[in-house]
Amino acid sequence: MASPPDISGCILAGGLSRRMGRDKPLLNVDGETLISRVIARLRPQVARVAINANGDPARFDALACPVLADPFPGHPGPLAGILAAMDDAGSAGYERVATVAADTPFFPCNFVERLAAGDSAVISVAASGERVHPVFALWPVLLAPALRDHLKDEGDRSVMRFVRAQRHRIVAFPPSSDGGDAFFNVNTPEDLAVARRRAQSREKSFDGEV
Ligand SMILES: Nc1nc2c(ncn2[C@@H]2O[C@H](COP(=O)(O)OP(=O)(O)OP(=O)(O)O)[C@@H](O)[C@H]2O)c(=O)[nH]1
Repeated sequence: MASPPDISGCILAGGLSRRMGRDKPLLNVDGETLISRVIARLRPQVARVAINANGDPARFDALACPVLADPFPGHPGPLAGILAAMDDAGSAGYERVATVAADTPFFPCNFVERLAAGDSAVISVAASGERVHPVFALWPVLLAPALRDHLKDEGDRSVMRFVRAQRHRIVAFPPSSDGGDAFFNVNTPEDLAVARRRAQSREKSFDGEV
C-alpha cells in the first residue's frame, strides 16, 4: 500500500449517544468496538489518528491515540470537535485534517484519497446517494480561526452552514461493495443490530475490501 498522505485524521466521538442510551464508540460489533473498527479503517489513510471525545479520556487508553476534548463546553455539536481536530492537526504541523464519525464503521477505504484529490485550500465533503455527510470531510486547518469565530459569534451547530460559508466541494461516493450505504451510522439499538449483521456477513463473504 502507498504511504498515507500528509494529512492528520480525527475520529469524532464527542456526542452524547442519547438515542443509543450508552456510549456508542465502545459498543461491540462482531468482536470489536465500533471505534476500533473506525480506527482500523482510518489509520491506513492518514499519517496519524486522534480522537475527539468528552468525558473521561481514560476509557480510550487501550486505543493509544491522543484524545481531544471539545474547546467549547456544553456539547455544542460536531463543529466543536472539528475545531479541536483542526487545532490539534495544526499544532502537530499538518495543513489538513480528515474527520470521520465514530459511529460509522463501513466508510470507504479510499475516503481520504478521494477527498484529497482536489484543491487543498477548500473543504471537501463526502456524499452518498442523496445525502451529504458533513462530518466526513477534509478541512484546511487554516480555517480554525473562522470556525472559532463562527462558534463563538453565532453559536451555530450546523456543520453544513459553516461549510456553505466557505469554499468547498462535495465528493460523491458509491455504495459499499456489499451494496449497503458506505456512510451507514449507528444511532439506535436497531441500527446496532443492523451493523452487527452487516459486519458478520462481510466477514463471511470477504471480498478484499476491509
Ligand atoms: N465534539 C462533539 N461531537 C459531537 C457533539 N455532538 C455530536 N457529535 C458528533 O457528531 C457526530 C454525529 O452525532 P449525532 O449522531 O448527531 O450525535 P450522537 O451523540 O452520536 O447521538 P445522539 O445523542 O443520539 O444524537 C458523531 O460523530 C458525534 O460524536 C458534540 O457536542 N461535540
